[in-house]
Amino acid sequence: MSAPIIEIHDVSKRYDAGRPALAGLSLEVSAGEALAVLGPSGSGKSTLLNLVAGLDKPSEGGVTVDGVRVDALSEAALARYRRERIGMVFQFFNLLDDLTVEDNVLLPAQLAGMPRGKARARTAELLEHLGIARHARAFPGRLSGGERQRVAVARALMNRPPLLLADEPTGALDTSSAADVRELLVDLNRSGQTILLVTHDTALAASCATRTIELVDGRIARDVRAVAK
Ligand SMILES: Nc1ncnc2c1ncn2[C@@H]1O[C@H](COP(=O)(O)OP(=O)(O)OP(=O)(O)O)[C@@H](O)[C@H]1O
Repeated sequence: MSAPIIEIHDVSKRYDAGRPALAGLSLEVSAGEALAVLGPSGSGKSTLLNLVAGLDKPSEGGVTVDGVRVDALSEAALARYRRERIGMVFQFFNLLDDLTVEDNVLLPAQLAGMPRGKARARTAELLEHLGIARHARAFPGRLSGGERQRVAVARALMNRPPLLLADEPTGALDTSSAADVRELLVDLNRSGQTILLVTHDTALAASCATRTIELVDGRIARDVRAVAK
């Protein structure tokens, strides 16, 4: 088994005086895993994803990703962490509608200061690899949901993050687009990409995940590794 890329140690998260959103949760995720986080509404899935993404901090405990102690980073270091170590994909794609597909994908490289020629070459490579090269000059509004999610994945992978985080990536898609995105995530994981996926889509978890955890009341109630496919 590879070294852990995510190490969550005894993490609790309280937003208010009520029941904690996460309650003493510990989890290690190895490089190369595709981990699906399932669980009922309010069980803490998005909270867990947000802590790993450095979008929020735990009330107690530590979150380490790719050797970086995320919960201890300054704002400037967090911005860099999010640019370099993680890529994020969201339910509603979060693409900029007034930029072309290729300019959306280029954006993280520009923010990271990648030289222009290198960034253009990386964009072309990603668009080709993800099967959307023919849409490079199109605007996202002209694409199907599945194609838009492919663009969002390309953008997330621009800076070669060791970890891809996905929050309900099929949640806004029709059946055929959802199947398309499932296939894409399976291919990415097979080529070595570590993925952490929050979803209600059990078909996505079943087809894509090499491991599934189920959260109940902020704790891991089930942790199952898939039989190798
Ligand atoms: N910013 C916040 N302020 C206060 N409470 C919050 C906040 N975010 C989440 N919570 C609470 O924390 C608990 C866990 O929420 P979380 O969004 O992590 O659950 P979830 O499993 O992702 O739910 P869903 O499947 O509905 O998206 C819930 O009780 C929720 O109301």
